[in-house]
Amino acid sequence: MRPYVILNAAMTLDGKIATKTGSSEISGEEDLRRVHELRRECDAIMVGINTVLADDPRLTVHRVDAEEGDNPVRVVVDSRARTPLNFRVLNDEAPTVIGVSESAPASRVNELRKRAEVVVAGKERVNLCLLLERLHEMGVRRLMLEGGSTLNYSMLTEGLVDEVRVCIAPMIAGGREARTLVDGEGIDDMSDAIKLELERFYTLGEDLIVEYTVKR
Ligand SMILES: NC(=O)C1=CN([C@@H]2O[C@H](COP(=O)(O)OP(=O)(O)OC[C@H]3O[C@@H](n4cnc5c(N)ncnc54)[C@H](O)[C@@H]3O)[C@@H](O)[C@H]2O)C=CC1
Ligand SMILES: Nc1nc(O)c(N)c(N[C@@H]2O[C@H](COP(=O)(O)O)[C@@H](O)[C@H]2O)n1
Repeated sequence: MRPYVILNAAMTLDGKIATKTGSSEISGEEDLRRVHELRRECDAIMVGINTVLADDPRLTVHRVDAEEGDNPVRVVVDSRARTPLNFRVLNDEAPTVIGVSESAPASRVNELRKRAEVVVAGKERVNLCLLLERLHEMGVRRLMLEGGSTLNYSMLTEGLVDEVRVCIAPMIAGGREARTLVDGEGIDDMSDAIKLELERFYTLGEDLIVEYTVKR
């Protein structure tokens, strides 16, 4: 068993979720409120380690009203336990789970265990299926995947995403080195693309929000 997974991101019209230098202020104010309402509805928010290193994110509900206990569990996919101890994702605003692989140095894992629950899953990269099963055992039923590009690719290609919700901002960033919504190895033949079903679309301010379910 695994949680229901909603991939949420904001991207420019040309599909970038961050510029080549890591700049990623994309959503308008209204969309940010939508994102935080979605966070409030979820039991966990999951990101990859590069997102943590790039953004030092809080991953809490702070742009809309929130009650005590509204903050979801924060999950970092961090195979080699590189999450810096002074980063906000390890503060006391919400519980945190760090998924590491067996390749993580024991000393780093022991340090992280002082601030977070550490789940060891996989030999080199984190075994995402195992991590999600463990999160389900912990009571996580709805999980928001917030990226980044590489983790989005792995989760989608392993069939672990149920919905994709994207804020498309009226901006173009360009850049062959910029991060896109989904990076990773990629497919060869378009017939192998992950198929989506459009469920709804609407505008929020200048942003266009599109919401899909992943076809099985
Ligand atoms: N605009 C938006 O909505 C968002 C933008 N971002 C941006 O995305 C960028 C980070 O994206 P990425 O560099 O792609 O890194 P990422 O955040 O997707 O982390 C990927 C890393 O996680 C680790 N990992 C361990 N096991 C893994 C597995 N099984 N599958 C995949 N990764 C695994 C690896 O070290 C891998 O390089 C940042 O610039 C951030 O600002 C991130 C989230 C949302
Ligand atoms: N939905 C969305 N729109 C943007 O424009 C963004 N830059 C992001 N980034 C994601 O949100 C994280 C920061 O969250 P906190 O405000 O620190 O809680 C960032 O790390 C990305 O995951 N998302």
